[in-house]
Amino acid sequence: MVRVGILGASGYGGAELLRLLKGHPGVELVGFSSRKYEGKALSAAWPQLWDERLFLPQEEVVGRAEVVFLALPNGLAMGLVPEILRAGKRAIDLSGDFRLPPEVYEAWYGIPHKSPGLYQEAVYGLPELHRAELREARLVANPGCYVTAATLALAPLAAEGVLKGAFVVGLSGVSGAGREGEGTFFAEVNENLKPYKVGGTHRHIPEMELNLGRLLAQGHTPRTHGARGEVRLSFTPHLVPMIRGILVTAEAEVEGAWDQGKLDALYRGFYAGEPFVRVLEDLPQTKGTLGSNRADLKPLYEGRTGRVLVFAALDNLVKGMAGQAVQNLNLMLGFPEDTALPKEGLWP
Ligand SMILES: NC(=O)C1=CN([C@@H]2O[C@H](COP(=O)(O)OP(=O)(O)OC[C@H]3O[C@@H](n4cnc5c(N)ncnc54)[C@H](OP(=O)(O)O)[C@@H]3O)[C@@H](O)[C@H]2O)C=CC1
Ligand SMILES: CC(=O)N[C@@H](CCC(=O)OP(=O)(O)O)C(=O)O
Repeated sequence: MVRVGILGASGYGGAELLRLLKGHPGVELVGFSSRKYEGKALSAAWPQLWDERLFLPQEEVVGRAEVVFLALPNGLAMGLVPEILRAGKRAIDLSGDFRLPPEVYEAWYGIPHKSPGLYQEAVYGLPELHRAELREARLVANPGCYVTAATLALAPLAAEGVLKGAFVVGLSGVSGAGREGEGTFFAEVNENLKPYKVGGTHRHIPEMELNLGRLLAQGHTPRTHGARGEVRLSFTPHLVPMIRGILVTAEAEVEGAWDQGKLDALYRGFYAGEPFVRVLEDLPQTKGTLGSNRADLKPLYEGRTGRVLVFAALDNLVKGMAGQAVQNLNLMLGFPEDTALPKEGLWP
């Protein structure tokens, strides 16, 4: 059994990690932290759990664990990971701290980086692209929900070398903003739809461009720190009145002559054998992925404009976050990749 700890276990990511890891046959959960709930039972923070074990201080969780999940706001993991790694442990960070080159991170997140040297150590945690590297990783930079959806949607076109650019529209449920999410009061979100962080300002843009740029330069299985090409994306996120789920529609500008058959063959070939990516005949919908670790995709050739549309749906807290982190843990520890991860979800 591998001893696993969770920092930030009173947040939405923490809750989803608890749900998944409690069912993992190779994992012993040895500690969970929260400032607010320290010394209180898990069930005090989480009414859905029947578990009276106590939240512990961060240091104690780290001390007990061999692998530490960090489900904390941006800017905290960078101060904790150096000590975790020095102690010979492995870390999976759910925040943005190690996903981007430090100078790019500082420019887009507005947070000075405390451990810039560790970026070179971090492996980007998208298993569909970085599986081999993840098996050896000590530090994983786990991608978030929008970026996972957009990258999976456009990766086959980028790896084929035909992606010139894309307009990406994202729709997210409110749990994407975390348990204390700003602007997610029921009275202001219900029966309402709103765009936010528009006009090229959302911090996920450089991460999407980096991922697709790596694929352009390196093809199907890029190295995190290998060569990258240039792709320009427009990204427009919206908040929608639902709890979970992300739907991304990417309108791609592509080189060459395409038709539906060629597009289907590209996507089916690229994702052949992937345990958690399904290329559909029909259009994906968020509810079809609810609670599962799946991303559902549909590429569509639009003959009138010569554009390629790709629709992607996933559960932001599972494939867009905690499920992906468990998938990475499985790779790092040599467990079957789908251990403790649901391929199917909840309906209705
Ligand atoms: N929600 C989503 O869909 C996704 C989120 N992410 C990323 O994952 C990370 C966690 O997100 P999420 O679970 O939604 O966030 P939440 O706000 O729901 O949870 C944050 C957790 O961090 C703890 N925390 C907050 N501030 C501090 C602090 N200063 N020191 C120590 N602990 C602190 C909180 O507990 P307490 O206050 O009790 O200490 C809580 O346990 C974030 O970096 C987020 O960007 C990534 C993908 C998707
Ligand atoms: C609805 C909402 O606010 N969503 C968040 C996305 C959360 C996420 O993907 O987290 P990471 O930033 O860790 O990737 C946002 O737009 O910033």
